[in-house]
Amino acid sequence: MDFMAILTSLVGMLAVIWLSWKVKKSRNINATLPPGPCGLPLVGYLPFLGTHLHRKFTELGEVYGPIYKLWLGNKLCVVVSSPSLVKEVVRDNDIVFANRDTSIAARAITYDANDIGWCPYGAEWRKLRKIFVGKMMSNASIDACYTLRKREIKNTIRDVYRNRIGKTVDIGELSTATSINVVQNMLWGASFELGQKGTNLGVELRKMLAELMVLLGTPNLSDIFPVLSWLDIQGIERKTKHILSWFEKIVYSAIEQRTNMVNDEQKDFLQFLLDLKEHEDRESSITIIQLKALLMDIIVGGTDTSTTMVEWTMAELLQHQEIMRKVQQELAEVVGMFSSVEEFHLRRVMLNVWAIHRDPALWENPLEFKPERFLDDPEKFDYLGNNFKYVPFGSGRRMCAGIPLAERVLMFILASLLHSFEWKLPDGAELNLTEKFGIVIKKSEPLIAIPTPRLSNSELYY
Ligand code: HEM
Repeated sequence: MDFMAILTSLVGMLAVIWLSWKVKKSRNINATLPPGPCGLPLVGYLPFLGTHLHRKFTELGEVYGPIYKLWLGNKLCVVVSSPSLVKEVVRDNDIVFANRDTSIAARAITYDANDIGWCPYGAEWRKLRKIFVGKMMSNASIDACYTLRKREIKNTIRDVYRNRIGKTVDIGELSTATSINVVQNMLWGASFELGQKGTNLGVELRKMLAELMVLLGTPNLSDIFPVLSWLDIQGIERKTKHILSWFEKIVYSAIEQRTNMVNDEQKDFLQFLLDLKEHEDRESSITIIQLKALLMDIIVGGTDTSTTMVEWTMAELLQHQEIMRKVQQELAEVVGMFSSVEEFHLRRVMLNVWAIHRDPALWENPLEFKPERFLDDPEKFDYLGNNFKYVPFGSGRRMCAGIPLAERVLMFILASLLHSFEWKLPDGAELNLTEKFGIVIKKSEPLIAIPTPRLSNSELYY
């Protein structure tokens, strides 16, 4: 027993010494680095991060300035939080910074970075992005599926009208369900029987996506200490792969049904990608892995982002009834009723957009919900990555590839909810506008509100 205890302690000590040596070696960088907090040996600043990374990074920016470094284990992170530095990163040195630090979870869900979001910058990424932005996200292609979006949003409005008037509604859930249906329709059409018989694919997909977003946003020890990655201590890799295998079944089922179709006149994204798979020209042909990874990008990139924005906007509008009324009034009128360092640091650079968007030196009363600030100065409302004070979709080579779809789905859901119903909080309920950290910064509590019809003609709800 004693011998076993001594042996275990010895092995443990040797492991710690070896790990410390590895970390020390990897931190030997002959480059001028910006200032930053010291942290502890081995783990660096990791124990002090807390759960709200975006807030911690902003606090550190106030102490160390708009560019600082910190060590997370043996990973060097450089955080920048001023528009001019964002411009240096994403515009002036865009090629140097055009790679993302791909986490283990991101690798697992994207077939080892075979998608657009995590694919290393180079010919394959260029090809995928060209297909996606140039073809799938073209105005013509997005316009062509307008009826699908319209039908799904109509379904949501009808469901609220029929079943939820005067009752509580979880706004995040409502918009997620709507956007998942819209995306599914665009991907493979509504006519497909996917998933197990008797199960609601939308509900399952929503559950899987919610889990995936948590996994993608959770700091993973395996990423910070790659030598320990084989242990998968938090089980993040295992759980992500489980979600991927569920998703695989759905995609295979969709591809199978599509291949068996006599009439392949379908003009949805799946058919478009299947055609590219068969394409003889290498310049525009894609592999089955890339096809699946692209579908994953659309599902992951295209749902939680837009619906989180719907939920936050609705929460602010409920808090500021006068602005809610202005929006609804407008709807009534129009509708009718983001120093040189070494190259290997660079892709770790983090743009603290959260801090920039809240910097009082850049924005008047930044925390005040004042949407009209964007009306006075159209330059301020440029969200296409040209104004480095305001980069909600990022900027430069790797900026969001789905803006055209995001613009439409987000606006369509929000405007339909606001135009069709009056919204109020349940009696005695207090609005909680606090956030929780993740790959997308969501509300810490779901937004629950009660609708009452607003339109005079009940037929408009059907
Ligand atoms: C309100 C909605 C959305 C927001 C706020 C948003 C935001 C972002 C941001 C901040 C990035 C990283 C940009 C950078 O690193 O500079 C990004 C990348 C990306 N987004 Fe979005 N996004 C939204 C909707 C969508 C939609 C609807 C899709 C797809 C249908 C999509 C697909 C992508 C893809 C594929 C990338 C990776 C681009 C690349 O690495 O080349 N996003 N998005």
